Amino acid sequence: MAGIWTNETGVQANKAGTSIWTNEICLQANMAGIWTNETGERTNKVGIWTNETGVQANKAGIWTNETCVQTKKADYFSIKYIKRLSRQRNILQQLRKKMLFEILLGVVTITIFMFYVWITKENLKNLPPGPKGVFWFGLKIDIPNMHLDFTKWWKAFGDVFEVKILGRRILVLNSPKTIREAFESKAYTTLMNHRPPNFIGYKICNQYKCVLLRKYDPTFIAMKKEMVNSMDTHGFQSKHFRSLAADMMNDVVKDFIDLNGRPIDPMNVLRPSFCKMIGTLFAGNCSHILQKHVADFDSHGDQMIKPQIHGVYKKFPWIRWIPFQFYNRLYKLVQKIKKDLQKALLFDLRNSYNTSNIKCMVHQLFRSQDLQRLERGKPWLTDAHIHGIAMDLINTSILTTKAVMSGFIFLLLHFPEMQQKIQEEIDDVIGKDRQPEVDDRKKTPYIQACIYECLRYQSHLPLTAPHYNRKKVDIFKFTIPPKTIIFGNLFACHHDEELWEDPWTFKPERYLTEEGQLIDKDHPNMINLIAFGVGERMCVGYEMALDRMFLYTTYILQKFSFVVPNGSQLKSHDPRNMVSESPVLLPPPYMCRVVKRKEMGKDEAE
Ligand code: HEM
Repeated sequence: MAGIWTNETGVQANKAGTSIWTNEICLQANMAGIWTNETGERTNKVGIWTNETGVQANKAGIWTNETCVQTKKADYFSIKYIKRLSRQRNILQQLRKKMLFEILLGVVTITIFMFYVWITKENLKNLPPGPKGVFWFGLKIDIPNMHLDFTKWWKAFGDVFEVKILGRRILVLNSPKTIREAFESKAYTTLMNHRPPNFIGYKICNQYKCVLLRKYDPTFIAMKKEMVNSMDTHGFQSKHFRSLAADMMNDVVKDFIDLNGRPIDPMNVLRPSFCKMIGTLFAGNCSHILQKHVADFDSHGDQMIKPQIHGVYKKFPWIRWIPFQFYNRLYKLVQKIKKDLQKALLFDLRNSYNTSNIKCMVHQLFRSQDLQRLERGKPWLTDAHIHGIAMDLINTSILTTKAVMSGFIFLLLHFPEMQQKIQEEIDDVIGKDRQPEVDDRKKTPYIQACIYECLRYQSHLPLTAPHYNRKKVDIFKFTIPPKTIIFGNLFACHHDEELWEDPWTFKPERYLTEEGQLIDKDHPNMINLIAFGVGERMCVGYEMALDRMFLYTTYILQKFSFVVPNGSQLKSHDPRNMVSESPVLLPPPYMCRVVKRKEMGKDEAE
């Protein structure tokens, strides 16, 4: 039957010699060399195959799908398959387009970045050495203790190094020589003494109407001059202020008598006194309400100024408006206390201002305003500037005095022999009954030496406030790109083995001559002690801080001794173990007893 074929259902397909035959339901097809079974699942013949579902067949010329719609060409496909393929092809095309877009975007970004690198390349050449972190981002460090990391890197990279922290370029100067060169020398005064833009200066101090946080410009210079003049005139140089200070010291003595030797944190007694003293400096006397506003501004302002909190306000200033969270509450609180202060210091004192009887800083500043009005019609020193000066002084004076006094008492507890020598000097120079005065400072070299050594050893402000260069600066054979934050690492300066003999030992004698006198101010130990900073940004309160430390120490130690409570143990006094309450370092928390000196022998016998 060559050439004639039928399937089982008798639907015939025949053709002689031509190639393909199928029945209607397509079950079979026969032809020489081409076969399917009844269910249309297979064909067998050399070179011609379909799979069970009939979707595929591979061999030149023969293709079938499940419904056995036949194709007869290598590139013929079943309809479903073609549809599926075309769907896939669409997806593929879309993917291809997307990929193309992404590649283009990548190329554009890289080009822009390369362009940026190219135009800033000038500034990035010749940078100081320093630790490298992740590209652009730099390193992440423990911000409150950054002085410890800086001191570690100083050993590895030298006196001048730079580091990127959270994307900010930071230059760290680690020796008195480099700090003096950058902050004090004429060549760099106008370049390296700015402050970086900051949230508190802008939002709290009425757009930088302050000294501490303002850039270095003519208004800064004029404001700082007004601040220093009015502080000098109405601080410890004024008889009025000295007699009020003596009253405050006597109040402290009374408080210690009332405590009757019970264990306390001495700051519970001293801090209110620090607040009262600064309120008195501003207003000539300090009402309870002013003392409260000063204390509130100090504690909440101190929170806001912590680099880790201030950093958040600076990066995300809008965070202050998101309700029911810390940054919103703190911002609102500080703004409220700022208004309270404004009322107490500016509005109320304006009413008592009398040009013929000026007895406080704020009245003196009002008078400067009047003089400027006479000279030029409109004073540059507005009430907002006076408000800013007051906020500066609260923030800078109380926190630092708290750190140095609590650090000093901590050392007195550790070194009872030093305490005893101080008491002997008080007895010799001042006596047991006369009230100490700031003029006694010059006559008590051992007490001075102890205070200086405390400032060096504990380095309560381990870093200067941040400085900033607005323009590119060439210094120390390096190029410092603009907008770099610059810190003086005072902690490193004060513990450098090349500058100090046994820097990790507390040794007041290093400031004394063999005859027991204070060394000259051009002695290397005095030159290398830079606890108050140097140059145009130097602390305005350093004389007042030293006077205050002297008065609190002598008033208290004339009558009392500090004793470690029975059963309690003091933590190590190693400066590397100080607790960071940034920006200051405090001793680890401790309690002490303040015992009357005449009862000391009795007390020890107990
Ligand atoms: C022992 C206590 C104190 C220490 C160790 C100390 C230290 C410092 C340091 C290191 C600076 C930064 C210098 C710089 O950025 O280069 C500074 C700035 C400042 N200090 Fe003090 N300070 C103390 C007490 C005081 C007191 C009692 C006052 C005010 C009554 C005060 C007012 C200021 C002000 C206003 C500035 C900013 C100066 C500026 O930006 O130009 N400080 N202080």
